[in-house]
Parts: sequence; C-alpha cells; structure tokens
Amino acid sequence: MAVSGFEGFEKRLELHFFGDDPAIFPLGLRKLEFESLEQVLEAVQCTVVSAVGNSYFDAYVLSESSLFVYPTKIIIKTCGTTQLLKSILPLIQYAHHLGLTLSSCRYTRGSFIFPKSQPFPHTSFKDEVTYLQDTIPSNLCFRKASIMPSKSSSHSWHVFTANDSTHALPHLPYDHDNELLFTMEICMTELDPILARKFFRPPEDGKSGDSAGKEMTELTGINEINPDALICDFAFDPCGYSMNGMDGDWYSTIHVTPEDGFSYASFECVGSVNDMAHVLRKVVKIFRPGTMSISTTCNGFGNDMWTQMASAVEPLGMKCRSFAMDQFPDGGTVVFQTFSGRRKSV
Ligand SMILES: C[S@+](CC[C@H](N)C(=O)[O-])C[C@H]1O[C@@H](n2cnc3c(N)ncnc32)[C@H](O)[C@@H]1O
Repeated sequence: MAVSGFEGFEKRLELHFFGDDPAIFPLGLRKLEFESLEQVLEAVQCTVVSAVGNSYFDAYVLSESSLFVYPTKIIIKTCGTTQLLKSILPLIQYAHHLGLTLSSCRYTRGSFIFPKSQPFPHTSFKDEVTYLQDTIPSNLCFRKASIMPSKSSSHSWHVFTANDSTHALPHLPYDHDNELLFTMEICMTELDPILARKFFRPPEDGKSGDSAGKEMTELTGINEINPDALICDFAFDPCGYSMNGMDGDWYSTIHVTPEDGFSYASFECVGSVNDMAHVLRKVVKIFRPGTMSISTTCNGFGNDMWTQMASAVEPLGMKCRSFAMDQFPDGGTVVFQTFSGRRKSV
C-alpha cells in the first residue's frame, strides 16, 4: 500500500476479440489456462482471491478488484498501485494462441486520490495514452482519448477507445426485450462513516475472507441490489470488501475501501435505463457518499441516461453538479456526471 493510503479509484480495461474458427467456440477466451491468467495478473501485480462461473462467463475477485472473462471479451478492473495496462500484451498473445484477434480496446478511470503514488505507465493520462497507442495493434485504427471534465479539476473521467474498422460496436447494445443497454460505473468518496464501519472485520474473528465477505454482503443489504444475482464476495483483513455478481450474462461488481480520510466505494453493472435508476438508488442508500460520479456508456448514439440518474438520486439528497457527454469513433457515447450532498460542491 502507498504511504499516503490505499488508492480506491480503479483503472478499467475492456478488450474484445474476434475469431473465425468455430472450433474455438463456445468457450473462446474461457479456455485460457488459469496459469496464463495468473501470469497476466502477475504483470499487473495482483492475484486471484476467489472465482465463480456460470454458463456465460467467469468472474474472479482479485486482491485489487475484479476480472471477468467472456468467450470474446475480457474486463479487468484494478485499484491500488497496480499496472493494469501491462496486461494488454500478454492477453493479446494468449488470445492469439486460441485463434482470437483483438478488435476493440476501452480504458477508463476516474481521478486518482494519490496520483503521485502511481507507477508507470499510470503516472499520468498522457503516459497511459502513449503506452496504449504503442501497445495496441495497428488494425485498431479508430482511436480517441478524452478527459471528460466536471466543475472540479480533481474529478475527471479519463477515456481511451480504439476499434478496428470491421467489428464496430462489439458488445450487443440491446437486451432481450430490445431495450438499449448501458454500462454504469459509479465512484463514491466520503462514505458515511457509520456505514463504512460495516466493512471492517472484528480483530481475530476467526473467519475466512469468503465467510466474512458473505456476512458483509447481507449486513449491508448488498444482496438486495439484485436478488437474482449469484454473488461471489470477499472481506479483506482488517477491512475492505469486494464482490462480483452474476445474473445470466450480466455482471455487477462492488469494491469498498472503508478507511476514514480516503474512503471509496465503486459499483459497476450492465443494464437498461429502468434497471439503472432503481439500482442506483439502492447503491446510494448503502454508502451515503458525500461525493459521487456516474459514468454511463452505451454503444448507441442516444444517451439520455443523465436525466434519469439525476432524478433517481435527488430525493436522496444528492444534487447533480456537472454533466459532460462525449462520443467515441465506433466506441459509443459516454455521459459523465458528478453529484454531491446538497451543501457540498464538486
Ligand atoms: C481490494 S479492496 C477493494 C478494492 C476496490 N477497488 C476499492 O477501491 O475499494 C481494498 C480495501 O481492502 C484493504 N485491504 C486489506 N488487505 C488488502 C490486500 N491484501 N490487498 C488489497 N487491499 C487490501 C485496503 O486497505 C482497502 O480498504
């Protein structure tokens, strides 16, 4: 851990692949040996602490956040001082051995609380973008990097996308009822200290990380966010919590750094507009953050999520302080909003 404190803000990488050989499916990337994944994570400097799978994908809780492996898609989210971008090259190489080629890359993150503690290539967004530009293959020719602002220079949303010319919008943009799907990433700081205490373990509780995690999931109401989800949870010692949820092919994930002074929690999921507002309200009630950002990404062109998000949390005392929208070449539309308790400014 950095001398300053634990960096809760995650770096997030989403890679999509394609392959023409039917023999590699239906498992695709899920055929990767566990040892190969461990080697990728070694480059990032984190480890697997727990894992679960269903018929659609595998979900791993990491020592620093989460990894999701679908047949043609990988999502890795890591916090602390991990070097997430160092996973790209080994992943491209392992996928190549399976007959899969990279078609899309998306990297996102908020603003670090302790930016000076980050190692290369995460020393600045400029360094990250240079590293990405140099690492990803040239067939991903539609590229864009953007820093989406808020009213405060310490809360920005950093986005880099790169896509090839033939596999645009790789993630299905609609659900089974033909509703537009979104990815929602919520970053919360200044958690309510009484609620944050629930993510500390009593000294020498004699429990495993899994059983202590299960208790936290129930005690905090996290299990009620989506009662249909299969949850894989883990409690760190003496504090900290991570969980992955699986509901069919939809994932959700929560990570909590409860320490006073740099408390942080994140929630991420996929869903339609109606699900999102409902879920967002439940999440805000669990953490009661002083400040919060919401980033929604959809692979269509319309993204009017921001009004629904604002209406969902205003009755809970959170006021929308800023709004920014940007479009990415063959990478969809991103909306970034910041919120704070009514008397605070973000
Ligand atoms: C890994 S968890 C959740 C990560 C998540 N991205 C977040 O920001 O909250 C981080 C919390 O667990 C605590 N922690 C305790 N032991 C840890 C370990 N071995 N590795 C990582 N975090 C640990 C940290 O101090 C922090 O409160």
